[in-house]
Amino acid sequence: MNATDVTGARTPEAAGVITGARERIDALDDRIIGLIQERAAVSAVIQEARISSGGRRVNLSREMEVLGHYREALGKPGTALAMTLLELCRGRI
Ligand SMILES: O=C(O)C(=O)C[C@]1(C(=O)O)C=C[C@@H](O)C=C1
Repeated sequence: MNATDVTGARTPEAAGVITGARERIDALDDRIIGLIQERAAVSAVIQEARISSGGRRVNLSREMEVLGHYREALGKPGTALAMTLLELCRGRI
């Protein structure tokens, strides 16, 4: 299989552009995953502090703020993204 086949491009020039851009996307995805892991660790600190003080793991009013933040920045799909992030950070409710 040549570069044109794996990228879906029809010319070597387009295949070169796509291959380079995919490397940048892979690097960005690694950074995004790292940031999500960092967010989950910070979120765990908050949840542990609240639970050990006698509170509940989940704080729905704060979750509404987080959902609104993502929706304002990214539109409706931002809400879905934020819901997934919250699930990654505090588990399923
Ligand atoms: O901000 C909080 O109070 C958190 O516990 C963090 C967080 C979050 O990951 O954003 C997680 C669980 C809560 O339900 C709300 C928000």
